[in-house]
Amino acid sequence: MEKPKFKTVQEVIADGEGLPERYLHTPTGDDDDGEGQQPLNASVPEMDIPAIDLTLLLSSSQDGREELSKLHSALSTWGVVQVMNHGITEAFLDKIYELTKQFFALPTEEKQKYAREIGSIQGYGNDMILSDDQVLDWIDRLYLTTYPEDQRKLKFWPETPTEFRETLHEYTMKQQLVIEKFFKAMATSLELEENCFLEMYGENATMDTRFNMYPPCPRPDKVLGVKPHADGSAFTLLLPDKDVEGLQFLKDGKWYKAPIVPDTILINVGDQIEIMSNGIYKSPVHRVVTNREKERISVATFCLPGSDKEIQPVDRLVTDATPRLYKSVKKYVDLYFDYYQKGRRPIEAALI
Ligand SMILES: O=C(O)CCC(=O)C(=O)O
Ligand SMILES: [Fe+2]
Repeated sequence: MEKPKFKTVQEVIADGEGLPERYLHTPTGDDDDGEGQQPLNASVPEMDIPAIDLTLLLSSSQDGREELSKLHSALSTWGVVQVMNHGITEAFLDKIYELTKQFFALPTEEKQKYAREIGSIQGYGNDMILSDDQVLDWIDRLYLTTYPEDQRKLKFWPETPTEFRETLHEYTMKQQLVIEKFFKAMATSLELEENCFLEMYGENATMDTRFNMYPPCPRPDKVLGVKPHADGSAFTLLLPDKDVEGLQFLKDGKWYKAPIVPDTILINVGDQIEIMSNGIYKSPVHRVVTNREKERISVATFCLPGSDKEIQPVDRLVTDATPRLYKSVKKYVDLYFDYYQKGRRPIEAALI
């Protein structure tokens, strides 16, 4: 298959020809988020989200009930929590960061072996270019479907660093346990039967992991690592960089930065849980700002319901007082990217 003609951000930098206009956001453009002339890297307050203990969430003790109510409160306001006691050791998480760094530090020719093909999202590359007037994101990535195993395209899975493949396999299995528990906890926190979301998520659910690398950027005031978006997943497990900030969430029209909390996994609600919960749990708009001096690494895993599944608000959450907000959707991610690059929220297409 044909490989796309693109330059990754790392290649743009290596060429030494300055910053292409296509990365610049102009305050008057469509991408303006209402903050007027503020530079994109203006300092913003830190968000106030709880660290939730995953093992406590599933216990029926008084502490467990308190933890569930913390979860409910965070997901219905911010749509984001930090999860601790998730069962994955710090040493293992460190290994993932280290392997990600090592992969992006490889020579271009080595990384290009895993370059994505036209029309395909999997593989190594830059921001997808879907239109001529799209402002480009300052990000290089490696995108891989990791689950179910028969959907893996191993030709995109790096053979160097040597431990990459086995570690990603292991990480996938470890994340699955977290995902199942988190689905159950979310359902319980809404007083639903614990398997209620898992059943809609389906047996054919997939997991996609995206390794993100944001090189240092000469114009953090005008360039974004990732444009404002909400995730198209059910929810997303994120390992944000351990040292370099950059991730920000929008709440009531204002940006807040995500705190860096060692040893936790950040979980944010995606559009499909917003739909299933009939809007109670919010799929937050977020973005990534760039940094002049430092590169930033993050690893995001998107939990995607099976493409055979109809996603819709759970019956018990539709009442006279809380009428149904969303239609049923199927293969939600198919419409996602087009909307994203036009700066629109795909979930609007699901509103009744
Ligand atoms: O890099 C990050 O911290 C977040 C990336 C993100 O929002 C995404 O991959 O959807
Ligand atoms: Fe995201």
